[in-house]
Amino acid sequence: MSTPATRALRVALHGDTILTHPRFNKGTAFPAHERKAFGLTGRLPFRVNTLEEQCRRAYDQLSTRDTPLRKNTFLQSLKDQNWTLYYGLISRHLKELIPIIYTPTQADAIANYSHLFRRSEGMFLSFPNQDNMEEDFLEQTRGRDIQLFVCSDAEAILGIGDQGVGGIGITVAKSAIYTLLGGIDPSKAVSVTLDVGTDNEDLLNDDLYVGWPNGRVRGKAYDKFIDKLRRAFLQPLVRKYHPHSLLHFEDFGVNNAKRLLDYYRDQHAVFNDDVQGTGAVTLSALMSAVGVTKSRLLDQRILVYGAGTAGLGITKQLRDAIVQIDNVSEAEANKRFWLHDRYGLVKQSLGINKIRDALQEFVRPDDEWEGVPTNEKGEIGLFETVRKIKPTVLIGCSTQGGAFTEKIIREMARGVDRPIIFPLSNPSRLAEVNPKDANDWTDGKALMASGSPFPPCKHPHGGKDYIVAECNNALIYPGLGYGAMITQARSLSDSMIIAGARRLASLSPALKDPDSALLPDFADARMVNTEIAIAVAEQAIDEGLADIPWKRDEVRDHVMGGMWEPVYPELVYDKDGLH
Ligand SMILES: NC(=O)c1ccc[n+]([C@@H]2O[C@H](COP(=O)([O-])OP(=O)(O)OC[C@H]3O[C@@H](n4cnc5c(N)ncnc54)[C@H](O)[C@@H]3O)[C@@H](O)[C@H]2O)c1
Ligand SMILES: O=C(O)C[C@H](O)C(=O)O
Ligand SMILES: [Mg+2]
Repeated sequence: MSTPATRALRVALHGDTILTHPRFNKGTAFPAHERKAFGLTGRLPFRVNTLEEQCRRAYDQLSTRDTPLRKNTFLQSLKDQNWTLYYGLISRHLKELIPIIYTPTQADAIANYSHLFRRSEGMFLSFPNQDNMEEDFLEQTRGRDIQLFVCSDAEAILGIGDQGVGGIGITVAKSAIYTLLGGIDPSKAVSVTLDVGTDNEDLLNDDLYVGWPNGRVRGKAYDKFIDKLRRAFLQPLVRKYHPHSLLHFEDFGVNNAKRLLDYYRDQHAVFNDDVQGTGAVTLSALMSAVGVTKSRLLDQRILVYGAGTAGLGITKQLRDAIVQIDNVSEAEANKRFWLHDRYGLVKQSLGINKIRDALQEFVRPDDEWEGVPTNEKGEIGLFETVRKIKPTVLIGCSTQGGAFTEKIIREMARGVDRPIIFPLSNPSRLAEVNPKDANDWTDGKALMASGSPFPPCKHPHGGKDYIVAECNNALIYPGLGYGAMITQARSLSDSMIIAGARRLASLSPALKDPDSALLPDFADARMVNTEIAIAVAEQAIDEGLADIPWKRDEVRDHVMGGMWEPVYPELVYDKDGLH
């Protein structure tokens, strides 16, 4: 791989066709000789701008948009016009603009997809067109070197549920983050949405809805569709033409996320962000927090509220790390976890009908709960569990905004000196507790990390503000994915993920100063993901999963040298070139 800055691109487009092609368009930054070669001299105003000047102008235009959603729409249009300018602008204002193109604002853009629609981006594999799936796939990928597929069926978008075809919005946002933070060349990434209908009544009743207006396909018909996808897409096409690509699954429903991951894991480099990315970033934040409390992972009593895709992914990742780092058996490590779902504590007497198979190893025995008050259905509420087990760690991934009430947080703070509290549900309004409140209710003692960005908290007794770490999988997945891609890894193993999480934890500001944030700032996210990619690539080589001719001590050079950057490449007209 080489960066655009170092290699001229040969392009077969001319006139308007190059000006409307977001990959090659430079707008007013086309230099005079390229204007001449591509027939643009009379199509552009005289003055040639630098990318820096274009970014300044675009930032001024953006600033006139008065709501986050309007800014999001503006940036989407900019991306449709000129990738280099889009990524160049966001890179220059990373911390300010990531929340606009990603969580929380992208949730609103997704929910309003059909109304904001201007121009399509990505690949739509729709249930009614399934017989044409192979051709639809080839149309967009033929002859291309694809390194990344980001794929969603939109059943569980962020915490806002089934969003039908609007789910394309999460795959393009995740892809853009791969480019910004992981250096993936955007021309080598494809966002895919599987439109299998929706059960979202608002969408179904909306005559402007642009997806397939049908109830969500489930059961055998869904499995058949996925099977077709597998036969048409993964086996002959992806493996044949893009054998080293990474297949990233995002925001599938709880019943499909883990199943798909397990199914594909041995066949290709696959990654489920909600399970593995979330597990990894939460592990890093927790490693950092136990560094502050000077304890071990094994010493924690961990309460996970919301035992869905993310909740179980986090639990297993933390459990596996305890086994690996503190050297105990899985059964021993499992005892450190208490899971809650909509039916309260996950305990034996709920019966197997309520508890998903995947949760079985974390079911708590009934005799532990004798004498603890229950509701009329025999369920144990969050407050009762907190009072009984005195958790050191409380993690929220329930989509229930405000579920960590004052009473619950104060009870937790009574049982432990430095409560570790991670409200991870997105977007911001679904956070289980506003970190500012948790800070006040714990007298500034809580160690916190949240799924979406929140402002720093004032210390109740003066002193330094507490920076709430953003514990979002975007802080780690671009590096995990890029580390796998650059080494052409045959799979993305658990040890590669743990290596990435450990590297992330080692970069935490709290390591040096216990009053600082538990994770690095998003302003540094590109550097952080580069380091993560290096750790992952080294681990892939150590494990024998890499398929590259170079050695471990060359990893850093390859990782850094292979990263795409938003810089205009030199363009040369060639009738047989790219188009
Ligand atoms: N910070 C991150 O990086 C990150 C990553 C992934 C997911 N998330 C967030 O986590 C949330 C969950 O995502 P998911 O993909 O796991 O969704 P999911 O639907 O698979 O899981 C949500 C779980 O919460 C449970 N739940 C619902 N109401 C509850 C209640 N009152 N009490 C306890 N549990 C309840 C549901 O039954 C379900 O099991 C979302 O808001 C998502 O944005 C954050
Ligand atoms: O998309 C995010 O912001 C993180 C995560 O994947 C989620 O589903 O919330
Ligand atoms: Mg997600």
